[in-house]
Amino acid sequence: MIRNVVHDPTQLSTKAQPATKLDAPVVTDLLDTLKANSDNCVGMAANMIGVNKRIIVVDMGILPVAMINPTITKKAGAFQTSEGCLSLTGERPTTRYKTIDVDFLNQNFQRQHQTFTGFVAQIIQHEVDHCEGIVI
Ligand SMILES: CSCC[C@H](NC=O)C(=O)O
Repeated sequence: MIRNVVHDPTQLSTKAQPATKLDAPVVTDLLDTLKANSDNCVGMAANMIGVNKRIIVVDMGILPVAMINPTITKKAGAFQTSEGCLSLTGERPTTRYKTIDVDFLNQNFQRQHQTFTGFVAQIIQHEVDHCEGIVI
């Protein structure tokens, strides 16, 4: 189900709680909402649809991928950039890392550990920040 996008700074600055299998419907809603906004959005976190759980979805080129309880365990290659966000207007400067290692559960709640680079890594960092209540 496509959900409304949250713009309220207080809601967006709340740290998300770990997700469980009971949150599977949220994963589907987040994927649906990202697809509905794919013209101007490449990733979303559950708090952007009003759900305070650690779930993100990331456009990886072909299909959006869901990551549940993502944690960045390693980062390398800091660079300065600026980003926008569906929940905000305009762009803001931020520091990102070129390569990251991420622990997460996939949509079937199977544990994964993967390395990401480039723009996909940048999107994951933006969305994991949302899970921490950090908005660019
Ligand atoms: C380059 S990272 C930008 C991610 C952003 N998504 C919002 O959470 C978006 O504009 O899709």
